[in-house]
Amino acid sequence: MSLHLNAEVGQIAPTVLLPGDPLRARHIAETFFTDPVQHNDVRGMLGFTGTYKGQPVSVQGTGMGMASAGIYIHELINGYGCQTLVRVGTCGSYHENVHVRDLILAQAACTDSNINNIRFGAKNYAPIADFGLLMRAYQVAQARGLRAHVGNIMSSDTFYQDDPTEYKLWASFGVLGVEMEAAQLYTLAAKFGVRALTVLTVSDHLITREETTAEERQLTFNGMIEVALDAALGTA
Ligand SMILES: O=P(O)(O)O[C@H]1O[C@H](CO)[C@@H](O)[C@H]1O
Ligand SMILES: O=c1cc[nH]c(=O)[nH]1
Repeated sequence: MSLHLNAEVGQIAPTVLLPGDPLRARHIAETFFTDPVQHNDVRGMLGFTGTYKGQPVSVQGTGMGMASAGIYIHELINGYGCQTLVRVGTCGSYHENVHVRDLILAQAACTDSNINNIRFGAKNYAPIADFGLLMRAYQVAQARGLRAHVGNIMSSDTFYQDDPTEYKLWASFGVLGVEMEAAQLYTLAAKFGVRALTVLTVSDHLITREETTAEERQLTFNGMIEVALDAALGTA
């Protein structure tokens, strides 16, 4: 047990998928896991453990934003010994050629968050993905014929920006899209010596304004989940 997770030690698998949405966690468990058991219900932040292609695996909702996700990531690593953490999330696209429903494999994550400023002061840390996980995820996506972009993303503390054109600066430096957790996942994974990757599905587009529904975000981004599971567990 830890402060925000009421699973017993040993009940959570070494490999964990991390969606922001706890209902996406339930969808993943019900759709992809064999014999899923709910391991957490504290604050409604659902978590489940089962097997996928015979391998033990868990999924744990993290909530939205780095302050929330950091709590679950910290407790999964330090309270339960989790070693491989793969975020499966949604994002907004910054580029014309990164379309709604495409995948982004986040090689690195910029951030506007103050959390790493608290850690590093005036110096900037570059949060990056585990290379082995990233390479495998790209290979799995290619084999499945999915459109997957590999590159830099923005992890923001805010969903609604005061300046709606701010994304253009980041886009001009090659940043592909925006979400709200990866920079913290990568930083904590590095701090505690575990592996991490973020796999995203583009749910909306900052240029075209195209967007998906809440139901679609929760229930239908299954390509991303299969890429994450096969990359994390080596089951492709
Ligand atoms: O779909 P999830 O995983 O929640 O990810 C994205 O969606 C939320 C905002 O709607 C933020 O958590 C952002 O990172
Ligand atoms: O954080 C997010 C997630 C999806 N779409 C966005 O624009 N931002």
